Amino acid sequence: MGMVTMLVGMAVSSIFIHRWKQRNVKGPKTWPFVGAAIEQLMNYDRMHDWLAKLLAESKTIKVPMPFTTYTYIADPANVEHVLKTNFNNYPKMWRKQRKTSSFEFASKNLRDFSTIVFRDYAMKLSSILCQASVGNKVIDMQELLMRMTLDSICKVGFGVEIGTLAPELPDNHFARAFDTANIILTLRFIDPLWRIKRFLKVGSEALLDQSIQVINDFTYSMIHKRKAEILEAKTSDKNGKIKHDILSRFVELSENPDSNLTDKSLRDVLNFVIAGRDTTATTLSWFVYTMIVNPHVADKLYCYLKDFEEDQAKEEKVSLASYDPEDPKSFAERLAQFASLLTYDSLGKLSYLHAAITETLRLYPAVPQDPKGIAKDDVLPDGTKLRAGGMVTYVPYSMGRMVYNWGSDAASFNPDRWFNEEGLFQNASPFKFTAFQAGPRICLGKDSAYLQMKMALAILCRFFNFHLVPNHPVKYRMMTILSMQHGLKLTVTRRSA
Ligand code: HEM
Repeated sequence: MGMVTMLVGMAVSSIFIHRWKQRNVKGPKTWPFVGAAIEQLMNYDRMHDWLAKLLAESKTIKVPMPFTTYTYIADPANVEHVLKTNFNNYPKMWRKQRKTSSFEFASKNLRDFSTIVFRDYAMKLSSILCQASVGNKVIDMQELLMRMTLDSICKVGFGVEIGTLAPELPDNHFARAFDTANIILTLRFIDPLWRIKRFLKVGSEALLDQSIQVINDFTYSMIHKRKAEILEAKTSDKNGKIKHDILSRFVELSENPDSNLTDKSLRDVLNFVIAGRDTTATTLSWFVYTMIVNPHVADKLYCYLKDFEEDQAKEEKVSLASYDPEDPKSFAERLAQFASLLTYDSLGKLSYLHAAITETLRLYPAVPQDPKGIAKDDVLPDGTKLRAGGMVTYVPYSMGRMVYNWGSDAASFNPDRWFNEEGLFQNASPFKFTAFQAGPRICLGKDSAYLQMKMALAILCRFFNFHLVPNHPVKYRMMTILSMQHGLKLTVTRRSA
């Protein structure tokens, strides 16, 4: 009995001493053995806001967990150190470093082809919205945007129509596998048993394997199909129509033995391209949401789009047809006329729209936190020591909301903050505005993403008003991408001429 009492006494006092030592420590308070796991679990559903609150108090915080320590950083100087200055010390966690930059995402051919594809699918979406507006039907805008970006990326990436944005909105197992994989990868952060599950191939890790299999099967089948088509075009007399999709270009490159492009490396790059689908659709969803909660910005954007439309029509000597918003046919014709004015060059003139998208990404970055491994012990510019084997995470969601990064109005949605005194759009340092990462591994699809988002939003914000379904909860879901947990349930109305 005495022994037990003594052991309990020792345990209680060691917990007491542990907690006492923490009274001045920045970051979450921890417990012996489990670190901050309990607090992190309790805040799991609102993790990004929990981190933002901690990072507002201190620009760097340590979160000890049972088997490792996470260090979260929000100071641009530290972020620059990790993403650029000592880049090689911070490998990506769950995948090998790959060199994808050999591919020119910005080639003119691909850009022209993408512009047409993005316009076509934005118009398909508009026609679904137009239908919904007639019957005042409730739609899930996030789901429709996910379908639009999936269809577009399959066309641009593989040259195929998968048709998920068809009027009957068919189910797609490939898209579902992608969402499942994303959710499970995020769960690994709070699941200390994931390595064991992976080893035993059970539970969520078994499901992850299945989902990755579905994604890879789809990608490989596309690679083989395209290779066969190219071979057939070469062997038959008639030269096949040149395709401008990314896969065709890669297959062509892979024919050069020096390129070292195997089917597996083709698959890896294409998977990245598909990953760009979720980030783009998520950003578009938050954009529509910010327009609803900031109607003065939506109205200002509408006025810019009307001016743009008139200037552009004059320049191209097009006479704009008048339309009756109550008549869906004349409305659709007028919308198509507006869409035909949207080209790569003309979209470049829409700087307020560009700023509003950038502002959306500041507050709702599609990749809200991005962890890196630590290869060797290191010291950050602010003096924080990092231990090999731990993890360091830059946190775009927190960084975009910090007064020390953006000033006292950091929390307000204000596209005008992106213009300098001459009224020109001014980029922020990529180590402060980190939505696309920065340094050698900066997102390769940034320009393509802006092109698609501007194309879709110019049409949507010129022709529609969005109304949130009363009491619909808009909150993020905890996954690698900042998607909305309950979707974005809306009704739409058509804007007048
Ligand atoms: C709003 C849209 C997008 C956002 C916010 C975004 C953000 C990011 C981020 C944060 C990374 C770094 C991930 C990491 O390695 O830790 C990344 C990488 C990448 N993104 Fe994007 N992305 C977007 C759209 C796209 C699109 C549409 C494409 C393709 C067409 C794309 C292609 C890539 C590629 C290839 C990489 C890997 C670069 C490398 O590792 O060298 N992204 N993106």
